[in-house]
Amino acid sequence: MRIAVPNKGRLHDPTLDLLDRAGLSVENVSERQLYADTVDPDITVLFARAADIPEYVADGAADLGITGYDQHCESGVENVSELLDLGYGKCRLVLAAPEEGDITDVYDLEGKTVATEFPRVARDYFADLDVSPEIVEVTGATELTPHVDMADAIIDITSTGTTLKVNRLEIVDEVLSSSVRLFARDDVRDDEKVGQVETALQSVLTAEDKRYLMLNAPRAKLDDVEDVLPGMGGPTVMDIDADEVDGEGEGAVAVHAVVDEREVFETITRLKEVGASDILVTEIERLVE
Ligand SMILES: Nc1ncnc2c1ncn2[C@@H]1O[C@H](COP(=O)(O)OP(=O)(O)OP(=O)(O)O)[C@@H](O)[C@H]1O
Ligand SMILES: O=P(O)(O)OC[C@H]1O[C@H](OP(=O)(O)OP(=O)(O)O)[C@H](O)[C@@H]1O
Ligand SMILES: [Mg+2]
Repeated sequence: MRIAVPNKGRLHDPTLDLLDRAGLSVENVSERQLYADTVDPDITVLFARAADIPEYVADGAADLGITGYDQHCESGVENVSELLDLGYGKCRLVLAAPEEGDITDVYDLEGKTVATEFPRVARDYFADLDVSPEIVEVTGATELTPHVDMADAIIDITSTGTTLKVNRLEIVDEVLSSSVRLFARDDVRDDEKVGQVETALQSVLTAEDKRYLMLNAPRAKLDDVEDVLPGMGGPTVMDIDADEVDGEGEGAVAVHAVVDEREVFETITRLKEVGASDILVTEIERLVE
């Protein structure tokens, strides 16, 4: 099975890092390489431009693809579906025009010119609104075009907004919001290997906002501790031989549980209140539910 991943650009490193964390490390990657093996002999990684990945998957050059939702929309492929939102590469495709210019809403663009690297998305967007500007396709530096009389407005990617600002452009409307997704061709959607890759990637995402919590408590306080830790399937409880934890001669327990990252602070406060000690919080690499 082949997974197409971005060969360069801002999505390359985080994608290889995610595969690594999912237990699918890509081996011996060097620049300009087209293929690489992974630790799984049945899975090969294919390096392609982010924009070409949907097409690679649709045509069967790869079975799975990892790229931006914006690129999926622009490709127009119909036999490829999204399996997972991988959460990084968050950005927006926006309609933007020169600050203090005449274009203040999308309807001002009737009969005008819009430059973009996303002509299909742009055409669909304007068609929905029944506005028909001329679309000029460029392959980069889109923000320059309004300043050299090539276009009245642009549709381009923004995340921090810095590039628009530097080029004295302001957002007129949002066209779509994007992040990196895992895509599969529909005819392999139900393959066992595809399911395994999906589970492995999902396990990293699930683990990202969870923490593993370990603590000791007097056995007499176990009920109170368990009330604080409803957790996933309840906490794991082990007898320990620790006199210093046991204040009441009933022995002590070690308790392990998975908690939401957002709840760690409050949970620790409450655990201390009910008599827990030696509380340890660690990150989780993967969590298969
Ligand atoms: N500023 C940004 N913030 C967040 N995500 C972004 C940003 N710019 C691009 N992306 C996401 O990354 C994808 C690829 O963009 P990137 O700039 O890495 O490659 P590219 O310019 O298309 O590739 P190439 O260098 O091969 O021309 C975009 O389609 C989008 O999903
Ligand atoms: O809102 P911002 O944080 O400023 O990001 C927006 C910029 O990021 C992307 O370019 P990128 O940096 O990928 O360069 P590229 O044109 O070489 O692809 C995009 O094409 C914008 O120009
Ligand atoms: Mg770019």
